[in-house]
Amino acid sequence: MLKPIILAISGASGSGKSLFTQNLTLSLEKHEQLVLVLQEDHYYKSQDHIAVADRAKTNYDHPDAFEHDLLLQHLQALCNKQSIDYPSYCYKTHTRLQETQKVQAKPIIIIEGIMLLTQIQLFDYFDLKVFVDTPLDVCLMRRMLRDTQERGRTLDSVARQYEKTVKPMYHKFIRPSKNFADLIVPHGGENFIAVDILGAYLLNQQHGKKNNG
Ligand SMILES: Nc1ncnc2c1ncn2[C@@H]1O[C@H](COP(=O)(O)OP(=O)(O)O)[C@@H](O)[C@H]1O
Ligand SMILES: O=c1ccn([C@@H]2O[C@H](COP(=O)(O)O)[C@@H](O)[C@H]2O)c(=O)[nH]1
Repeated sequence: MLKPIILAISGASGSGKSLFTQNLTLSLEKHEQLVLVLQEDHYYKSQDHIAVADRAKTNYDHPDAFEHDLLLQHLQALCNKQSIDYPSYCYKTHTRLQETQKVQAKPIIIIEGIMLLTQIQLFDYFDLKVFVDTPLDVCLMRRMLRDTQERGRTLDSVARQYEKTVKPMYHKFIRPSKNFADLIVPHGGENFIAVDILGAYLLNQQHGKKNNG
């Protein structure tokens, strides 16, 4: 296999990165492309050493909450055709799970997460950097629904965390990182024009790689 094409998708929490990634992957798979999806969230640091009750105090919207060194090693390994032990994260207990998953590279790798475009040391591995740009009030509404339905959170805790860290850290780290994007996708997960355009670009890149050996 040739070196994979790596696409990084960033943007605010609730902007629709995961849904956009899902839709793009489905569209590529319809064209018989093999896609590996990685989530930056799986690289949140382990908090096993912190009491469960205290884990809610962590600032999960700061780059230091992630183990980006491990992510860098994993991207390196995947580009060198080595498998990785992909970590797994639990939002309810706010820590890494014991289990990891052996993962091999595929010709297209999509990685999505809030801090990816703040990590300049990763940029050498990103062939294309995308920022999903959705108004913050829409992100908050989506996050409220998702986190209470899927991530075991109460409305009150989502609202408090939003004021304390999510919103200020968005302005400090995530929004400025938009300047590093090659492409800005408005609205989020269901922007099918952006899905089609990016899908066509990736197919074209793949064909070019194959034809040039
Ligand atoms: N364009 C959209 N229209 C309606 N709901 C959306 C849209 N994009 C995302 N969502 C929903 O909003 C929530 C957050 O989206 P998600 O993709 O998980 O965001 P992110 O990965 O950026 O945090 C999910 O429940 C998702 O289904
Ligand atoms: O234990 C945790 C870990 C993360 N979060 C929040 O998750 C989002 C990032 O994930 P998205 O899928 O992009 O929404 C981040 O804003 C953290 O605040 C958490 O609440 N608890």
